[in-house]
Amino acid sequence: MIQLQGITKFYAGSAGRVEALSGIDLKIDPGEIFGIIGRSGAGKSTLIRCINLLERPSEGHVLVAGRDLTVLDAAALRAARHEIGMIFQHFNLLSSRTVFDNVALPLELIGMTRSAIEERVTPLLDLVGLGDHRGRYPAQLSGGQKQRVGIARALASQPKVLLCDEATSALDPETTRSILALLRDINRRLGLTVVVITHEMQVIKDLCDRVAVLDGGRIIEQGDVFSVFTQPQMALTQTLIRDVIGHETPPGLLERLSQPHLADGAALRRLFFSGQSTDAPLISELSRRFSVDINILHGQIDEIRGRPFGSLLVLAKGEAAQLEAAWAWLAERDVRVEVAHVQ
Ligand SMILES: Nc1ncnc2c1ncn2[C@@H]1O[C@H](COP(=O)(O)OP(=O)(O)OP(=O)(O)O)[C@@H](O)[C@H]1O
Repeated sequence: MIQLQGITKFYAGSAGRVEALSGIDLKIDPGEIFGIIGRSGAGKSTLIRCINLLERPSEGHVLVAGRDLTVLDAAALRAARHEIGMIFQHFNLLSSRTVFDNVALPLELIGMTRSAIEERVTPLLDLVGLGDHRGRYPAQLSGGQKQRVGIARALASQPKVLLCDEATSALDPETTRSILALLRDINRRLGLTVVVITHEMQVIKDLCDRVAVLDGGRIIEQGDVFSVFTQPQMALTQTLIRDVIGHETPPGLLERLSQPHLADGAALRRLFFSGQSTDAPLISELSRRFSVDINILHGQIDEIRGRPFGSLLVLAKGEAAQLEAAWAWLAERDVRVEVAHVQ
């Protein structure tokens, strides 16, 4: 549905030229929810704005539904943009217009009749749960309700693609969850391709099918969300994931572990479970089989779209050969074993 080919973007900065994006190649399939994550300044906003040419790439091509947007003239580009809806962090609603009239605006601009607009907008307001709020003004709405108006407005021109620019960053966690659930629902019902940029791995985990990690204007890692969460390759990805799934060792525990007597003669390991391995009583079996004592210090089991995964930090005591055999036995059962270090 979307193909980015060799996208590079330069800005003229006060200290010279800034290369915000460097040779981005990306393919996003029809109907999927694709997340792009990165730290501040990674180039996320620039990248998503290049998809509908709100920013024109300095080099490269943007294909949406098979059409190269970079070669279109102004009128053809305006028409092509009707196939690409967008929602924003700060909603971008017109304060002088009601909920209904905000959603109707893009349709008024293309000259649709009032009755056709009424027919299009009413079910959209129902879809986003604002059927009863059509006459209200933005100032009378909560943040979550404003974003629902933004979503309905983005869907008004019946796009094939929905771009979400930090759409939940201004919302509290509960409202974020409800907006993410709405986006998933819309994706399923309408078969819409959704592209999300965010700095929050939680949003990727709760919403996306696939993810790309952007750093310094380049994609450093991409894959389906479950694989990236369970087998992150790059240090930045590992850091971003740690923030979400609690692999970070609590400070109090770190301090206790740094006292020599506790970890003395014991092996500190982090065990990563995914899929089948989370349902099996592996730790108790390992303890019996290899005469190893396992002290579980910290851990968490979570799930992505119903598929469980997680990690445990354990302190294991036993004979060296038995311990080695125990780690190998776990690895055969799809448990990744890493030596854990206490700083
Ligand atoms: N209009 C501009 N003029 C000059 N430099 C810009 C402009 N817009 C962005 N940049 C620079 O390009 C780089 C990427 O910026 P961008 O806003 O795309 O990153 P981001 O990942 O979205 O960051 P954030 O999460 O903080 O919004 C940064 O170094 C930024 O300073």
